[in-house]
Amino acid sequence: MKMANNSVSPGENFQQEGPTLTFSQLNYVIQETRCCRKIGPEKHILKNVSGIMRPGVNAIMGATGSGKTSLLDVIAGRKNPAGLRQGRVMVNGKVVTSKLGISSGYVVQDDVLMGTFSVRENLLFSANLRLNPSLYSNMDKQAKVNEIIKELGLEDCANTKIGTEFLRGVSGGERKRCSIGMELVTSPSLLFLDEPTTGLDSNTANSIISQLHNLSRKGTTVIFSIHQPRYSIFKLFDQLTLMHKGEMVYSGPANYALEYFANLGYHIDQFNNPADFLMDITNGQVTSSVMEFEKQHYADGQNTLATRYQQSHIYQHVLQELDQMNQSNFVKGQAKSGGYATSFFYQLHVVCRRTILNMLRNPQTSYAQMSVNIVFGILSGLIYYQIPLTLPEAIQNRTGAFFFLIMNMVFANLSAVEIFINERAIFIHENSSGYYRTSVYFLSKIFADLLPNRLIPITAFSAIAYYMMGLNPGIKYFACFALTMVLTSLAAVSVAFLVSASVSLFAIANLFVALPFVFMMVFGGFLVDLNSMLSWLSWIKWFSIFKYGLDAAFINEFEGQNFISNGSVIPGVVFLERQGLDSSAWGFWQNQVALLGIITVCMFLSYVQLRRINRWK
Ligand SMILES: Nc1ncnc2c1ncn2[C@@H]1O[C@H](COP(=O)(O)OP(=O)(O)OP(=O)(O)O)[C@@H](O)[C@H]1O
Repeated sequence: MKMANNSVSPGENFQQEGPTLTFSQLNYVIQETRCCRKIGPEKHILKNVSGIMRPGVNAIMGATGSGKTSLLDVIAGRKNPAGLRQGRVMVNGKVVTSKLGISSGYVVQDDVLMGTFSVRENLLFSANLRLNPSLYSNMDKQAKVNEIIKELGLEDCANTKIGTEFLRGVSGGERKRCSIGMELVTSPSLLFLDEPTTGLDSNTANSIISQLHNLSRKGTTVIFSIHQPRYSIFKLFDQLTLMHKGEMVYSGPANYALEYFANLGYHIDQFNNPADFLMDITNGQVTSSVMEFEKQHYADGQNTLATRYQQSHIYQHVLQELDQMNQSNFVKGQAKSGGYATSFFYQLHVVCRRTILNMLRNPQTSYAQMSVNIVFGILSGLIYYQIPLTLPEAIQNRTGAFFFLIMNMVFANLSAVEIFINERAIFIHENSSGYYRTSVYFLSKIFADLLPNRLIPITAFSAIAYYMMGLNPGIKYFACFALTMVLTSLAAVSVAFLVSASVSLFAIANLFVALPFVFMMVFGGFLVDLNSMLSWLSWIKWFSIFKYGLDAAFINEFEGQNFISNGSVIPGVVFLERQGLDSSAWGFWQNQVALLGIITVCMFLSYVQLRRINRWK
């Protein structure tokens, strides 16, 4: 048998060769888990897989569910290492840890880009966060981005927005090229791509793979999984790995694959596409007399193609090479692993800037927030317009008004529950690719999204409602009232944040956030007299945002104000005493401290939950 030539197509010259990635005896299992407990048997999705990804274009092909994405993810360090029962991945003879993901490039299948940003802005975002500022000046970063734009043929759409659900942006192929560019910013010597042509028409797919081919000639080893490519794409592959049911059925030069299978009795029709033909072989849609004969000798269910490959010269040659590398070339230590290229404050600056720009360019939510607060402020003001000081309506109307206001502050923040759910994919990708720390993302949401989106509308709401209702005059009282509204609102937001960081499904998150709000309302001390009813549950009031908000609003309003009943004057503190409320300064401020406590605890837990989000594929 003619031995395979392991180099790339003849005549193809590399300006620079990329690294060689080797992997030996990879065994990867998954097991279904329910409520943190493993249930059911382990499923082997990679079975004793060994191979070499050489400089050039390395394609991993196979039917759906064959394990091609799993193989790509394991060698790229993106799959949960807990499932790796055995095996080792090395780059140029150095053992690789799961952190390889940070020092190489990984392009995910579903492009995760900021839709309100142009192609150039997205690339610059990546450059700003992933290039060390002490090594690259702003000019250098701009030059790098321009170079990538030119290299990927993105000149015509460089200043076009990527696009959102409301904004038509660049085409699918341009999005994919931009996603590739985001990774090229760091000049990775290894580039992994998960099905880069899925969802693209054949011409666009062709141009993407051609560009990857060009990159591979300039020192980047390109490795990707791919579904049935057309012939012009197949021709660009240097190395081909064919997977079937978690095992390799071929791994070697792409231009030798047809000859290898011809030796097994599979002959391609004259006008058939080799990629289609190879997939038909693995799917069992093409038969070979040699293999039919062999099948009868193997145990039932045994993957005959995989067994045959393991016995082949080409595989023995790979094993020999792996052995040699392990013995002679093995360098103790690890391939370059991650860390962040930029400091915490620099990241915070860049990410906050993007969050603010994104908010300004996609202002629907901010406008809605502002309008709802103004309308509610006017509505509350009209319903409780200039509440008199005469009893009993003075107390009845104030009590109703405060309950209405606090309820609005709490329930108007249900929308905050979507904050980490909407951006979960982009956060996971950017965080695991080393763009920024989790704390940076979290703080950017607080400083650049939450505070402006809540503080300004709530202050407007408070001013409108307060003066229309004719509440306790004096700027100090208004300031304390506005502070109470802001803290009540932020406490509700922090509960929503906690749910948002813990649950990935919007429908479930909505339920989980509405439930505690309803409980807090019932046990806030306004709807139920907790001394006579449900006394065994009365401890819940200590966790109620309603209780603290209402108590603070009452104290602020009744303290220092006199009311009139049948011609006599009754100080507001009398009413406060009857309600069991402490009218002293501490009586008021203890509620603010409690609200701040709820905010701090929920925000801290949200951050912990964000850190705990599963980043593995
Ligand atoms: N995290 C996981 N949890 C459960 N099953 C998994 C997981 N990862 C992979 N699998 C299973 O392993 C098998 C191989 O999956 P993989 O995604 O690698 O296949 P694939 O060849 O890339 O298929 P496709 O082309 O459809 O993406 C499938 O049966 C898949 O359901």
